[in-house]
Amino acid sequence: MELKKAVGIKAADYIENGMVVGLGTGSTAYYFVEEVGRRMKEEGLDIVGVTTSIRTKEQAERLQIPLKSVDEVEYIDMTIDGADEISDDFHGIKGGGAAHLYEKIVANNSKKIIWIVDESKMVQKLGAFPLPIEVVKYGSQQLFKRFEEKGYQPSFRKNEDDTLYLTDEQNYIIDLHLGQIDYPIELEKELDKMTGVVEHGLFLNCVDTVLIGTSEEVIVKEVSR
Ligand SMILES: O=C(CO)[C@H](O)[C@H](O)COP(=O)(O)O
Repeated sequence: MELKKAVGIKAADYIENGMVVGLGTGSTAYYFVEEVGRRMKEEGLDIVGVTTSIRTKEQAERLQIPLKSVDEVEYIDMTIDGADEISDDFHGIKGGGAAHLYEKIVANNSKKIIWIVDESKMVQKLGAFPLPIEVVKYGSQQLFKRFEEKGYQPSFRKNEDDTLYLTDEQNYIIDLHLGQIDYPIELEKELDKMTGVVEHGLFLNCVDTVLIGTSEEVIVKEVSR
């Protein structure tokens, strides 16, 4: 079975009746959401979902998973989501699917966060994967120049027809080609301070459990903080 599928299905074992569950975005989370839908239909699993993108909302609606918005729940019991890179010390880059703003909002309102990845996502240090930055349109060219000056090798994310990619919130994405991020906490602070940056894809010190799909098995890593 494909690694992403195996890990997505395994992640559904963590879901219990009555939970409010954050439903992630991406090709790995897709399999998890499909499995949740199947268990609800065939095995009587009973949960409420909070989605992290329009894409996942449409998938969950198709599967008839009851949904609430993040503003309608007291808290989210558990969020299960993919990641683009996870470092040795369990920091992550997310946003390859441009959904990191909603993903971070949902994650920040979750009691427990599980990331589901195939083994190719595990790296020593973050940064080979371009770091996605969601930016408001107004002033985005200026921000782009600031990133260039800092040597961050920015590129606007584009659609296949060369138009600028728009997020679910109708913002642009600038990807930073950093190569290696030696000081993620310092970079997070710097990006948090930049006006016009809506959200960046650094997810630091937030994951509780990582499920890693390998060709032999799904490895479970519990993260202690
Ligand atoms: O952050 C994300 C979307 O914004 C995804 O979780 C991340 O891109 C991983 O995706 P995939 O499972 O398709 O590799």
